[in-house]
Amino acid sequence: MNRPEDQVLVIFGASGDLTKRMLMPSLYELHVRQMLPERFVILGTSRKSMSDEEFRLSIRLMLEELKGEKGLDGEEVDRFLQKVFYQPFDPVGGADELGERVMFLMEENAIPMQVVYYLATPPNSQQAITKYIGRSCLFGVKERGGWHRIVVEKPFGTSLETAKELDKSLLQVFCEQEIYRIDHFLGKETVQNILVLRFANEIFESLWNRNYVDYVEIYALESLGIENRGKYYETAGALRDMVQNHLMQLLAFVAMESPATMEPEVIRDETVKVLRSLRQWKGEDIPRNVVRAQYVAGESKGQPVVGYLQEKDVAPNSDMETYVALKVFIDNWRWSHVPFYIYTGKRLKDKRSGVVIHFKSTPHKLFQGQCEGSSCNQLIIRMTPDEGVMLKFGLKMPGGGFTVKQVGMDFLYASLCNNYLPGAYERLLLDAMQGDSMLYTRDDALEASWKFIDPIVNYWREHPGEHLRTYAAGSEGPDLSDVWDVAPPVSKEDKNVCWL
Ligand SMILES: NC(=O)C1=CN([C@@H]2O[C@H](COP(=O)(O)OP(=O)(O)OC[C@H]3O[C@@H](n4cnc5c(N)ncnc54)[C@H](OP(=O)(O)O)[C@@H]3O)[C@@H](O)[C@H]2O)C=CC1
Ligand SMILES: O=C1O[C@H](COP(=O)(O)O)[C@@H](O)[C@H](O)[C@H]1O
Repeated sequence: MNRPEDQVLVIFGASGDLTKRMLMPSLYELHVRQMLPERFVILGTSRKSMSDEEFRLSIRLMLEELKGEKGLDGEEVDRFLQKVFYQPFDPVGGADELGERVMFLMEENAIPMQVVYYLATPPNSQQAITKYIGRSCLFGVKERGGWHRIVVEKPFGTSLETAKELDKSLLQVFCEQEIYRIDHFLGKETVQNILVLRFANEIFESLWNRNYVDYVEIYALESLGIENRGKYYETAGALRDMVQNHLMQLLAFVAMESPATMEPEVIRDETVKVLRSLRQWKGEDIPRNVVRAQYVAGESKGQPVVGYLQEKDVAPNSDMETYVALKVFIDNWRWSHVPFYIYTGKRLKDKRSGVVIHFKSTPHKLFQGQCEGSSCNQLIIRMTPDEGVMLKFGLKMPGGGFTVKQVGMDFLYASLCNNYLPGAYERLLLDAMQGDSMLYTRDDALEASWKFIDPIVNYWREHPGEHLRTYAAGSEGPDLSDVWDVAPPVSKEDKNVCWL
């Protein structure tokens, strides 16, 4: 793959958690793999006062913490840090020092006017920063034959209305093609592989429809709690933190029609069609098809942990959901009447995420014990842990008679011995630097997704605390047996089992 063109990457929110834990380590990996532009500058900025050297030291320490001092090549880190600079700056009321520094670094490093702005800052600062960029950083970039792009971190609003407001302010400075709304789930190798699994293999794609699929499960379960993000989580909850963005995009990859080409806009057109076909739940459909729950005190990894209401920055009577399960229908030709079940939650037993396609049972059951009353066939796309793909089918138990048991063929990414599996942010940063927006969310997808989410949030707001279930921290989640027949995914080891 070619390196991106020479450019400057300006990171707003450079003193924050995302920059330290995700962006800088990913940029370092890209540097080690020689995937960064030949001439390249990373300029970090936030309101915090820091020198270039202090910023570099904070990154060095973070890399050491993540990789262990021994896992790092000190000289390589030095070479990487030579590309890194820092400029303290307040977008509200600051003078032009940031814009001037960008210009200076470009000239000093003979980099043309090619800039990616990355907004790793809280949502309430995004409009001010965008305005500042429009006012001070653009320097007639187009007239000089250059380009600029902006990468925006989630959350993209808290409702359709606020998402549109954010878009409006971005569109005053950038055009849609220059706006990259990041969804790190799409940067995951397993998620991208859904497209290849489906569209490079006739054996799967020809069965991928209402005639053969009974139902689909999509899940992202976490053992972590809300950490120190109480303030943010109180405005989001599981539905807006995970479903509105990551799981909707994942659903779209699972359900979309085959694209005519792999052009970014063609793929994005197909994902939008899925989101527009979602049956929108309204009124009393909502409690029947969307379950919300909150964790109470329990155990995580053998240690006692508090319930959500006792977490820092959480209102003592909050009814914010930390778990949500949805039954969703895609009203189109391919998926008519096929339920898609979506599950996500915090403080569950394990961290597990993936997609399971449950195929229909055979029309006639010939054999004894045939997969214990359900279909023998599932295709499991595992994102975490043990990234891989497993196909399950029925097989005869050795010996007399014809008793059927379910077995599985498993592919593990770990078995690709010589292939490096890039982290999600590595892939997405590289794509933004190269101007490839395929794995970024377009405005119409965002709008379609909010149109599905908004009525649910509004219903909950109008019915405070109603139908809110609880589950113990460290458990499998709330009991859903009274809502639908399908059992939610539970933690069981599917890998390396003794099948028969
Ligand atoms: N951390 C994570 O794992 C993830 C984070 N995100 C998103 O990324 C964004 C940043 O998150 P995170 O790094 O965790 O947050 P932090 O609170 O750790 O960092 C926020 C950063 O933004 C800067 N900042 C805050 N307010 C302003 C302002 N008004 N103007 C300019 N800079 C400002 C802060 O520095 P200073 O106060 O000095 O200006 C700091 O550098 C959020 O939108 C979050 O939702 C998304 C996915 C995962
Ligand atoms: O965006 C978010 O994602 C993480 C889960 O991401 P993963 O890659 O670790 O599966 C989630 O913990 C967080 O609440 C959410 O904001």
